[in-house]
Amino acid sequence: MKKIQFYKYQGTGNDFVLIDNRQGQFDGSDQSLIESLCHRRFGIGADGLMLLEKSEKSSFTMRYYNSDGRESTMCGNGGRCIAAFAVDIGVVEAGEYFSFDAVDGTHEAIVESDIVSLKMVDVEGIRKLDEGLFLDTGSPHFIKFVDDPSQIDVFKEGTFWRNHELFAPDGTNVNFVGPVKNGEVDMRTFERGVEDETWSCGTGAVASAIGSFFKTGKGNRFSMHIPGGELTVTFDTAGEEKFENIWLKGPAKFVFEGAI
Ligand SMILES: N[C@@H](CCC[C@H](N)C(=O)O)C(=O)O
Repeated sequence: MKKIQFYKYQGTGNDFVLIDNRQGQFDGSDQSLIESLCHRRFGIGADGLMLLEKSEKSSFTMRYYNSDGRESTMCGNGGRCIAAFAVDIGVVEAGEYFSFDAVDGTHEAIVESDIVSLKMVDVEGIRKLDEGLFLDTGSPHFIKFVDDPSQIDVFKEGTFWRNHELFAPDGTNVNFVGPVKNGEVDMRTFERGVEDETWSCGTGAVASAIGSFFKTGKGNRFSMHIPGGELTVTFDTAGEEKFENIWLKGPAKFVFEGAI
């Protein structure tokens, strides 16, 4: 059987298998193959897998799969990692803005050493719920404000909200978000499709930063403290519940490569 050349990257501890699929040799519909590549005991181990493919109008296309093997909605950290990968394999240049296509639209990005900034889609339509906020930042996110995220049983409570009828039929990612202190926020995320806590979630960090603004009525730059490090989210407000020019910034790094 022909081997698959892969590259492993991580963005603040959200880790991914990357495959250069510009020749179309990898079958993205093979759910059990993707699940086994992401498996932490039997495979390479990752929260998700991405294919870098050709695009007609941008530098490349990003296709994202969760570790359950299913193609899903936007992954912010994945977008930052695939941008770093695109530089490393010579598809785009470091230090210059470029664009790529993803499931939620076209994204701008820039790679400066191992720091990657990614422009996210505009956000509007925040659902106010008794227990928190629900918004879509490219992927669906429920924000539950808590006093101290470090005290939360993220697996247990995350599983409960991820499968709650409020978010049926697609389910949601779940973020436990602490109070804002000088623009800094602690957060932890349970991810749909990984079905566990991950060390970081980019679309979740964006949702939590916007949620923090929504709750406090101030700030447009937030340092999000997550188990895997720190992400910075900046945005402009455009009307009461509309957010534009949203940027997600933080480290994204190559880990290892191989063939399997
Ligand atoms: N880790 C991601 C989010 C990936 C998508 C999510 N699991 C879903 O299926 O909704 C991020 O960094 O945004």
